[in-house]
Amino acid sequence: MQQTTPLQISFEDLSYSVKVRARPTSDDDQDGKRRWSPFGKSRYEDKFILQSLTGAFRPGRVTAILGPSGSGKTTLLNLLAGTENAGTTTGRIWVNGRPASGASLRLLAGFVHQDDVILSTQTVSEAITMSIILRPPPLLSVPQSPETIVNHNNPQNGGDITNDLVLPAPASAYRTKGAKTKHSHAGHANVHETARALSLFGLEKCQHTVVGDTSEKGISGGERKRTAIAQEYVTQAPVLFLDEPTSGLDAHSALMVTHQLKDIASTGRTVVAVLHQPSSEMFELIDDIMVLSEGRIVYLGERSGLVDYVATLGYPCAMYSNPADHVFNAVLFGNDVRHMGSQSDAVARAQLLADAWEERSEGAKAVRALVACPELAPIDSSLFRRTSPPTIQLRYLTRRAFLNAVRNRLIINIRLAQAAFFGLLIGLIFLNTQHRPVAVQRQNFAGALFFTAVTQFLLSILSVVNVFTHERTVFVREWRSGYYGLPAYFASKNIVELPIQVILPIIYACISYWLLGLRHDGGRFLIYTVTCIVLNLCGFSFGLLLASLFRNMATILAALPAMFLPFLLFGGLLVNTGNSTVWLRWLQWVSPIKYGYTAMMKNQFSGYVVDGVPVGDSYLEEVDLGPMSIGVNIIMVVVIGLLAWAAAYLALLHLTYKGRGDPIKNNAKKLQMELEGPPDPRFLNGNKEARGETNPA
Ligand SMILES: Nc1ncnc2c1ncn2[C@@H]1O[C@H](COP(=O)(O)OP(=O)(O)OP(=O)(O)O)[C@@H](O)[C@H]1O
Repeated sequence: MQQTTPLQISFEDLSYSVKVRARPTSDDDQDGKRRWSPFGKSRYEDKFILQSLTGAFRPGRVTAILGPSGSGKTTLLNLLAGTENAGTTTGRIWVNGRPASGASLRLLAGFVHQDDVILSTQTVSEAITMSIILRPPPLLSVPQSPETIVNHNNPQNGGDITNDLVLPAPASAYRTKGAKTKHSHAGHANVHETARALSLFGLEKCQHTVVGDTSEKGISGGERKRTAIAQEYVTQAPVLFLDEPTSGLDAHSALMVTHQLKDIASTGRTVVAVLHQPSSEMFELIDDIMVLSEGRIVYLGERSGLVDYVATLGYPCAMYSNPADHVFNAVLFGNDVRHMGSQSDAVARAQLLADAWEERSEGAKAVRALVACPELAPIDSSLFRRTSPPTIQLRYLTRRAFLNAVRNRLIINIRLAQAAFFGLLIGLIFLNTQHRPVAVQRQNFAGALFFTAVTQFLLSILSVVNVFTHERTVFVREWRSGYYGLPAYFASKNIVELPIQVILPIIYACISYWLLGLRHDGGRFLIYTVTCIVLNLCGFSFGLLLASLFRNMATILAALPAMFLPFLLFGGLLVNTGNSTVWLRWLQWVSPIKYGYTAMMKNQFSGYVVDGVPVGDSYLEEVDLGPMSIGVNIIMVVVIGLLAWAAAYLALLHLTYKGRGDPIKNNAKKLQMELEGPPDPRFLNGNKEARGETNPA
């Protein structure tokens, strides 16, 4: 890993609060419950999760954040990494003396979340390669001339493999004449980098195993965690935040991960990790420690100073005992591990310890001096997070979506079988309807065509929501981690899904049309097939919209009937729409089922003659399906589908922009310029004073 510019993250009086429902007061009923009133408003109060934190995380060091459950460790990390935005933040944050925020820090930092979200059908090796391709590390990302794209034998780097990384071809290289060679070299570099990360994180054994999820077992929890760390490691971000990177790992793996964090920090990077119960060996590898309790700092400083500090509070650490355990048991819980004490005891204890730290300790003074006199090295653009060009994102994501679909082959097979099954079912139920009496023909054709319109629309919705709901969380996490932009993701989903949405209705139409005995006419068969296709595509758009709007399948299934049943009721068969309740009649104009059904009915019945008697046109008048032609009805299905498709895109856009911490919303360019600018003048003076450069006069 390359050495990097040292970045010091400092914060002063950093507080974070959320609004929570107020606890009952004396105004409430005696039993503590508030009397319900239609005019009463819920009362909210501020809950402070972090209170007046002042501290700094130094470059080239591993800082561990320790503290009891609920002390605010994850919140602090999320706040600094720009992923916490539900509440109100006050205080100041700086990076190398430049004013910063969580949003701007996100441009510099990699973040390993507590819950690793990786696409379940990806293999470990693919997940790491994806990170290298889509978030190229500095050396890999600078656009180069084609000649310099590959330079394995560059004498300038002395053959050092770490300096010999191959640049992935910039977007233009994929299009130029020699694209194949450059692509293969770029691919070679990625393979090389992936192999290095796999070896470093002990993942070679499982590199070709899929990540898996709760429904399909893949790699183990520890391997998953190490894969998530490796994904961030390969980006070579100058700052790395990790939320419980060792939880769920065995002692050996946890120690291995801590060693790797130490190695990363040794390249000048700032590594901050929330750790739960570090072993003595892990503890020895940590450089700095922050202990939090009830959202306040109880200790922040060098690891070696922790034991001495708690001894000054009256808690000497016995020989051979683990200092981390000692701090938890003796200091934070007052030595009586069997008795947790009440919540107010814990709060009072935390207040005492935090006050002792802030008001009387030398350590807090040293921290304040560090905050006042920070590292001021310039922040240049090479340190910011990069993404690959949209063309490469699209190319990669399309390939991944295709592989994902292939690996979920069972789902595709079921969908294909379903199309054939329903085609066969409807065909056999209404077999050879054209030979039946006219009244039976009318009823059977109308029923079969209505069923066709409904199934084509509904099955498509269900298949999309099923697939996409699983991927939604992955998309949000990957988008936030800077892997790709929404346009590339949305386009790749459509490129892979659309052919399936065309093939399925063709299978259905080919089977059902001839079995049903609809009019023997190639043109009419084509119209029937096209109507099935557009209904499928329209269903696909509605499925995307539902999956983008709602977080999980349960919510979607609760919302689906509210949207679908009015479409069904006003689909043209169940209600004579021309004579329905006037103020509800508009529903027919937004029902894709109605347009699809009407197109198919007109296709079958206009000019339909049985035994020389024209029966079709009079029937169409009777059922009152409106004056629009077949073509206009098909276009209307397309228009509704396109509107739903655009709404799905906007819903995803809203999902990604949600929250104030998003760098894009806060204008990444502006944030970047602030960080690249000069340090806060107060630090310049502070540093001069510290160096004795000021004139006392
Ligand atoms: N949005 C929120 N609304 C209400 N309370 C919250 C919210 N976010 C966090 N909290 C509360 O803030 C406290 C700190 O949460 P946080 O997740 O930071 O703790 P933690 O130290 O990381 O705990 P653990 O070690 O168990 O993961 C908890 O009591 C939690 O319930």
